[in-house]
Amino acid sequence: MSIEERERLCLALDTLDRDEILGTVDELKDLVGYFKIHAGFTLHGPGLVRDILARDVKVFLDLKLYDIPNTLAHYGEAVTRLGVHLVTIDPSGGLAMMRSVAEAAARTAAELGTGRPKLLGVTLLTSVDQHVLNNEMNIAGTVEDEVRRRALLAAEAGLDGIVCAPAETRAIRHELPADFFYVTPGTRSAGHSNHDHKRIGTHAEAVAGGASLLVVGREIRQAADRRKAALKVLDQIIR
Ligand SMILES: O=c1ccn([C@@H]2O[C@H](COP(=O)(O)O)[C@@H](O)[C@H]2O)c(=O)[nH]1
Repeated sequence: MSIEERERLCLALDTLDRDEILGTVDELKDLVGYFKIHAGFTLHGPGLVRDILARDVKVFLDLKLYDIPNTLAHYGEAVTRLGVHLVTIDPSGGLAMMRSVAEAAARTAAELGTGRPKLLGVTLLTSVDQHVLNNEMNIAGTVEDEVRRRALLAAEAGLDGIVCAPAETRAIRHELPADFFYVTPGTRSAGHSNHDHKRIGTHAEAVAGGASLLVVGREIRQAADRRKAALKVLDQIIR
């Protein structure tokens, strides 16, 4: 498996078990380029991130940052110092908030002489559908319009890409920067459970729509044979 092929797939490590997290990275690092953590980071801290990075893979820190600009500037510096590769931000916090993380990350990277993480706006969670958007979040309009609006805001703020559902990339990419990075969770092999996602697609559909990176969790992590499950997903990505 080439690096380019591996780096189309991110495994979501949605478990709090530190040994399981590191064991899974060891088991799959020749097949999977990115590993995503969130709750595991909250429990085990930056030491866990460093232990994953030491395995020569990329780390996606899925923090979905949302706070006032001054606070997010500290996060921009912290995630850059930590050396992770992808970080998520909630665009509903507005332009100043997103710009503040982007500027702090760039400033820190320049000071350190390193790269900085790619910063990704989470447009609308893949568990949100039309009903939730209109009746629980009290946002009028269609899911597609809201995803587009947040994606444009993320680009205007200087973020590097977005997280969106598999079907949405194709519809909005012509309005976004040519080098924008598209991350799609909620992708599944045909016939696999949707779990708690409302806006899903197959791995192949996500790739055909222009996804840069597919985030897959339970389909691989909960499989009896994880390597076989990862290869099945990769086969659909690089076909
Ligand atoms: O809109 C979003 C944003 C992030 N996610 C994350 O992706 C994985 C999906 O895991 P599966 O087990 O393949 O369902 C998970 O870590 C989410 O936090 C998302 O699903 N939707």
